[in-house]
Amino acid sequence: MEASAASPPAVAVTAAAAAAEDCCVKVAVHIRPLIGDEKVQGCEDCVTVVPGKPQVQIGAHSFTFDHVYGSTGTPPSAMFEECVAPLVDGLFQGYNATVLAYGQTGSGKTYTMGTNLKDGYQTGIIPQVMNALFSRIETLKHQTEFQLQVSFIEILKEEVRDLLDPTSSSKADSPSGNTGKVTVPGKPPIQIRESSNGVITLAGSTEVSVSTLKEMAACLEQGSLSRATGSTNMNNQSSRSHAIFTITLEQMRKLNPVVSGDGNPIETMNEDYLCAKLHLVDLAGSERAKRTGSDGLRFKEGVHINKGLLALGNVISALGDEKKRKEGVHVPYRDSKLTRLLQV
Ligand SMILES: Nc1ncnc2c1ncn2[C@@H]1O[C@H](COP(=O)(O)OP(=O)(O)OP(=O)(O)O)[C@@H](O)[C@H]1O
Repeated sequence: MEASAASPPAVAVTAAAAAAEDCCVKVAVHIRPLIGDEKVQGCEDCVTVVPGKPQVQIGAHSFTFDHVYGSTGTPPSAMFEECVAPLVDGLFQGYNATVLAYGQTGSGKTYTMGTNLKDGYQTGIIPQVMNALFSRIETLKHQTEFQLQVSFIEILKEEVRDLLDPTSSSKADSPSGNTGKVTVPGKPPIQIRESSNGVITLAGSTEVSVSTLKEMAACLEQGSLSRATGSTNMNNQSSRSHAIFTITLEQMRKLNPVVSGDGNPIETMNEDYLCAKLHLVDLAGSERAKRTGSDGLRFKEGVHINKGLLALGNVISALGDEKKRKEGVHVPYRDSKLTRLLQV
């Protein structure tokens, strides 16, 4: 959703899960408070939360969501438990899921996802996912063997970049006017491949095996620092790319262990293997060139960003319409790198 320039913009967190829920796409809005510059400029809140309803009002228009957080809505601290924790549970049952932060530039997507190490870091969604994941693993580790892999990539102007590539370096300012990752010359570009069983893989991107919370947090930190940012009129540290932090959880569950007289397992009769992915996506801001004051390179970036977001919108519409899904309607995953990658 979009709000007017002088308003506290909103972030929609969309979760798409294959879990057997009533609906496979849910949308929550996170309203942020006015920040420094906006207060100085005398901006005023123009988003009102309708009491007792997951509904917001902007002027004469009303918008209804699955949840509304922030402002006079539900406290943002409830967002993780209500929207994301069930997806982490689903991961342990082998369900893939995606959490997307969508909104206009400066609306608080990076803050909400926790990919900004400066502020939202502890309360952001990704750090909370990591905490929940490892505390669950801790309770299950006696009966299940776990393997965790992390990848962190960004899509900038339809090009996939590896944010965890140990051979590339972060540079303060690139010729494109972005801060971000500088890839080693001659390195083949990352390619999206689909295996014969429909699994999407990224050829050439780094997958880091992690076994502790600290190791996973280090990946998030390293990738966040490498992300391409640039300044726009609406956010002086605007993320110019879609960033996708992917956690792959593999589990080998030991079933029916044969137990000896003293209670120790002596033989495993059967093993149950599960593998699932959770994509946590901080999308580039949807924007209008006029408002962001973008021209030249920034404008071209904006065109790519908006094209990717349009393709994503079309995929979500196709998936969110239960009737169409049952009729087997075509889901246009191939229209952009972003949707292709999130196909799972
Ligand atoms: N809930 C919040 N509470 C307080 N400050 C916030 C909140 N959400 C965002 N902010 C602040 O608002 C500013 C813009 O937020 P952020 O960079 O997360 O926006 P964004 O939507 O990711 O923007 P872009 O698309 O341009 O990257 C930052 O200074 C951030 O600290």
